[in-house]
Amino acid sequence: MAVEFLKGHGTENDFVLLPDPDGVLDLTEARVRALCDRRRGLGADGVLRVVRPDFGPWFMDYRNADGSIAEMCGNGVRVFARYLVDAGLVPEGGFAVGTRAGERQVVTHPDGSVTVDMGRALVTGTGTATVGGSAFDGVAVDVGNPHLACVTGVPVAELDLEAPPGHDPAQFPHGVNVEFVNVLEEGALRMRVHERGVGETRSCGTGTVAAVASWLHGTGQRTGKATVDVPGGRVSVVVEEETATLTGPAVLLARGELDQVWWDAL
Ligand SMILES: N[C@@H](CCC[C@H](N)C(=O)O)C(=O)O
Repeated sequence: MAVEFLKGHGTENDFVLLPDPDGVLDLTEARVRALCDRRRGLGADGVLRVVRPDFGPWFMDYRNADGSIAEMCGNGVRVFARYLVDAGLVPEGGFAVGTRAGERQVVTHPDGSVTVDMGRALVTGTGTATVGGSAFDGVAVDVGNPHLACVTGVPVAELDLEAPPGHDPAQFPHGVNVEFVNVLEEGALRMRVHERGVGETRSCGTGTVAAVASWLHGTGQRTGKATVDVPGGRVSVVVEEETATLTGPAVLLARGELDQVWWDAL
């Protein structure tokens, strides 16, 4: 059976979508790595498998480019929602998407943007990230997946994020996404990120929520909102006591069929 794919991105955090309503695709780590490879595959930061469970909403089976599984993807869930609407699987407006971090309510907007209720951004402590021998104080934030968000006076553009930033593996036994954040002005942040299982990406939705939560924590505030500029664009985040919302673009740009011989050989 032909394997259909789509390509999409949210603020240039890019994904291969694999519609698999009946959950029959054998999506191995090797296949995810090959799909995401930017030379021998389609190229992407991750894969979103689109599954319809027997009960509950459409489920986003998210995989990182290295084949690992993650709980949640804030940019991915917007692109996933855009796909469901464009494919006529749900009506435009508000609906739930299942993720490994739990159900997430999304609202698709006529201008193509999507708002996601990301759940609570839970500050779990503080930590330190290292880049090139320099230490950066950070705030550990659970957004369904783990983050260490470091607000710093060092311009983020100057950081070399080619190698994974160092972190305390005892604090993050399953790895961590690390954000570096500049405060441009009240309510306006700039961020770069090194994602667990991927490397530096042009954006990370859960990371932007962690960045705003970290900034608020550092200023003694529990709630607030900010725009977050990332290399791939801009998103808006609102942090409330019990939940946080993320709004940003979601783009689908291509669709096709995988070559069966290539797929079968993986
Ligand atoms: N890019 C995503 C986060 C994807 C998962 C992350 N790499 C992890 O392993 O937790 C986002 O937009 O949130």
